[in-house]
Amino acid sequence: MSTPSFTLARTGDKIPAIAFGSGTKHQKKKKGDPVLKDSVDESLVDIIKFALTEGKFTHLDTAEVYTTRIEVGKAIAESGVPRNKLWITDKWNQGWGGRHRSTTPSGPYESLVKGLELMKIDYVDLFLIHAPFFGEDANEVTVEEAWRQMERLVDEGKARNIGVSNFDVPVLQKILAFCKYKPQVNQIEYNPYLQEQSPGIVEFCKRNEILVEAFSPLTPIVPTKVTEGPLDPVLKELESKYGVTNTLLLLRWVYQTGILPITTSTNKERLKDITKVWEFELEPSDVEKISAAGKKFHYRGFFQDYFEKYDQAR
Ligand SMILES: NC(=O)C1=CN([C@@H]2O[C@H](COP(=O)(O)OP(=O)(O)OC[C@H]3O[C@@H](n4cnc5c(N)ncnc54)[C@H](OP(=O)(O)O)[C@@H]3O)[C@@H](O)[C@H]2O)C=CC1
Ligand SMILES: O=C1Nc2ccccc2C1=O
Repeated sequence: MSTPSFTLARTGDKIPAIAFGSGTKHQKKKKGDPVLKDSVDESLVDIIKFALTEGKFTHLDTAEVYTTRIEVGKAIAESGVPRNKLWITDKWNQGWGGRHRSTTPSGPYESLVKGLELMKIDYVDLFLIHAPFFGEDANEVTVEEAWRQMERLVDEGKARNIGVSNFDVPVLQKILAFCKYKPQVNQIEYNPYLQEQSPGIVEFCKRNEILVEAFSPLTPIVPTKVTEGPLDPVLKELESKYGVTNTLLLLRWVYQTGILPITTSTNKERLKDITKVWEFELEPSDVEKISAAGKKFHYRGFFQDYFEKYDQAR
């Protein structure tokens, strides 16, 4: 079965309903390795090609900060898959806090121009602002200036769609008040153990026709994150009922809640298993069972400092 899609409101573009991420584990490996960090990681090129061919992914997620744009570009070229059959998402790294400064402090325009060169492509399907951090600490552009640059990328055909990532309601409202083109997507951390990255965000995005994408959809089964939780017995029961892995149950749950999962792996068996995600459907009562069990536990893996204000109010 071919991959289903979500339709983006402004352009009507169809975005493939699951993505392969080139951040997290791949990014960590590359940055942590003195040789790989400034070169091409051929093992990453190989796994992305596998994801595109055997894994049947048609949607890749990258970002300036991952330093994996070069591998994404090489894998696309070597995969033999025509560019117009693929969806490529990239992000501007505007830096976060004092810890991590942007490599393109002038803003998203310069970032994507460099990204297109590295990926050896003419346009991306979607370009995102990676996080809602603006001001002296992170970069030199305001949210207004950054969004104007995003809109210029659309006008010049370099980005077909634009959006944001890790944005909470107040920052989104700020953009909606002045924008020419609305954000089409908000990519956030989302799984049964974090159903609201920030208060009301999913509902707000749905109401404003902003597609929500979920990074870290598999958190409940990644032992380095959660060793034991209230979802475990529910997943066990549903694994037997549907005859699928817990990975598939979680990806399917994300999709059936109207959200686009972004997952990744270095494991080819896991990638092949993921192709089966479109071959079954959870009954609505089982979607609810996963949601209800998930709400009994809270786990946040990213940007704890920024979201601390919300966690403290829980
Ligand atoms: N916008 C943003 O701020 C962010 C965006 N992202 C994007 O989302 C993508 C996916 O994020 P990520 O958190 O990795 O997503 P997932 O929740 O899909 O986790 C994937 C990771 O989980 C591991 N895993 C899966 N199942 C198991 C298991 N049963 N036992 C042990 N390990 C397991 C995989 O390891 P293995 O390799 O062994 O399969 C892989 O490293 C990123 O690559 C990036 O593109 C991510 C974070 C932040
Ligand atoms: O993939 C990612 N890994 C990260 C680690 C820290 C901050 C953002 C990210 C990503 O987007």
